[in-house]
Amino acid sequence: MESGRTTSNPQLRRGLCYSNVERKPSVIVIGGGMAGIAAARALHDASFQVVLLESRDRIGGRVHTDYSFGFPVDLGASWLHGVCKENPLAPLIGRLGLPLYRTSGDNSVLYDHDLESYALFDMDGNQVPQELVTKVGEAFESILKEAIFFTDKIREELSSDMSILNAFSIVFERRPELRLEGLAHKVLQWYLCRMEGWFAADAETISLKCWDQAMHSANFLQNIQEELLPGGHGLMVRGYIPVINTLAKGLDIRLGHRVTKIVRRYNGVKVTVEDGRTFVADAAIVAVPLGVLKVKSIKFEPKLPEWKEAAISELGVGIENKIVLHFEKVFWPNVEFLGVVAETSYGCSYFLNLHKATGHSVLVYMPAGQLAKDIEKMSDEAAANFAYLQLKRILPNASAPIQYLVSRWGTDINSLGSYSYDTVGKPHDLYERLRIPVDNLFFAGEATSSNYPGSVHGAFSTGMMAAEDCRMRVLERYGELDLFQPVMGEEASVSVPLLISRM
Ligand SMILES: Cc1cc2nc3c(=O)[nH]c(=O)nc-3n(C[C@H](O)[C@H](O)[C@H](O)COP(=O)(O)OP(=O)(O)OC[C@H]3O[C@@H](n4cnc5c(N)ncnc54)[C@H](O)[C@@H]3O)c2cc1C
Repeated sequence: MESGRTTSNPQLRRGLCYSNVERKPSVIVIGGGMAGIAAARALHDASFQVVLLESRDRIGGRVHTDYSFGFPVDLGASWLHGVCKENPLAPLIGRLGLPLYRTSGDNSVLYDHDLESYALFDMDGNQVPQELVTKVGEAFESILKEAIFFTDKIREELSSDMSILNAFSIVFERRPELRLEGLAHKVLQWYLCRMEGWFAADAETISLKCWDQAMHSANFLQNIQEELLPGGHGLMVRGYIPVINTLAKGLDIRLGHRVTKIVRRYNGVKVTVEDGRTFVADAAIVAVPLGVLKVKSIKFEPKLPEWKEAAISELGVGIENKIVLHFEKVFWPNVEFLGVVAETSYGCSYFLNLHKATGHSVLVYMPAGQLAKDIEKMSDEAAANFAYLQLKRILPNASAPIQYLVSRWGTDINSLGSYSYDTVGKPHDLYERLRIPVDNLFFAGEATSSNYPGSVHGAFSTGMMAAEDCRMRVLERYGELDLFQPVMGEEASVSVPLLISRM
């Protein structure tokens, strides 16, 4: 499918003629994250000629398992959200025998860890009494309930959406008794900080509307516009990358191929990469992150329709990072999460204790939103030191880390953000608009998933969906709809129980 350096249209036609003679439909997949790899796998298994172009020198995208400590550590995704057989990734994870460590049996997006697994401290290193942690957790739920209760009224009055932060202020004005003071206020800010981590964005930019039907749901604290699968949240103990590597086996993947231009004509596509080489095929699947589409570093010819461009610009993309600290030995309490409470959510922080799940003496500091942006301006060393200083506040005798890793999902030109979220005043159907194909261009990736945005299983589902849409469209032209074989093969559809533990 590589067509040489020429960019003229006859070349494009020649490439397509070739594949017609061979009667092998062809597709170019752009982006080798979960969505792109899933799409490429499905179409390869359906006898398509598939080339996957990936800008980085590795596959996986926002799934990035690092082995430099001598054991796997995920710098991107690490949880399977929805540890259940309905999760589209469950058959594969089960088949690979990959163990999961369940951090919460609750489906709530607020509590991907059970409350009793937290140890929170104030800035002076005093541990917050556990009863207060639980009490404020319940108060946080009540405030959200109130916010949701007022939503309809607020809408009547203001006829618009508002941010979570704005809704909180309104609730406090109307129900002053829900206001918290002193340490309880700081713990509340910590819960807000955790919520901001879930959306990778600050509370003043997160839409209240995405919670508004929650009152009518069985589990009211779930974000109802997304579909939260049952089974709680499970950490991938051996890292996420084995899932990607399994799907990628045998595919034609070209690393270091940054796509800069996509030309579409009625009978095919021509894709140009940074060094000028071009590739032609019947169709393309665009599976690059929303952040990359936003900066328009890929030129589309003809331009994408206005509704698609609007969806790209209006959907939010947030930042969450990981600063992984490896210590000689464990000196912290035996809990899953260590937290620092503060006056504002910006000042709060938390560490995931990987020792519980993996046995390695590792803490993962996870800043989100503005804090994550600010930390990305620092060098790796300064960022690691910043995280270490937070730890020293709560555990003054903390020893210095022996190794560290720092992610930069916000400024990395291959991602330009961590994952998508609903911003204030924008409709949830932006995800669907982002997914809808344009001629022979198909779109996949977490930000095209209406049901499971911002997740690995969401990215996987959209990859499969784009592959199926593409297959139907291309084969319509070839008149061979029966060419298709089941996407994952029989093996993967066999249900293997997930290996779940909690220590
Ligand atoms: C810190 C962090 C924590 C997370 N935690 C979780 C979690 O615990 N559980 C969960 O389910 N999800 C989590 N997520 C979200 C999850 O990682 C993503 O939703 C998912 O991996 C996105 O997959 P994707 O295929 O849509 O995009 P990506 O994985 O970003 O893949 C896109 C690919 O396109 C490539 N690319 C970019 N530009 C070009 C170009 N011009 N030409 C060619 N290739 C290009 C990129 O290099 C990349 O490989 C987390 C994300 C982050 C950042």
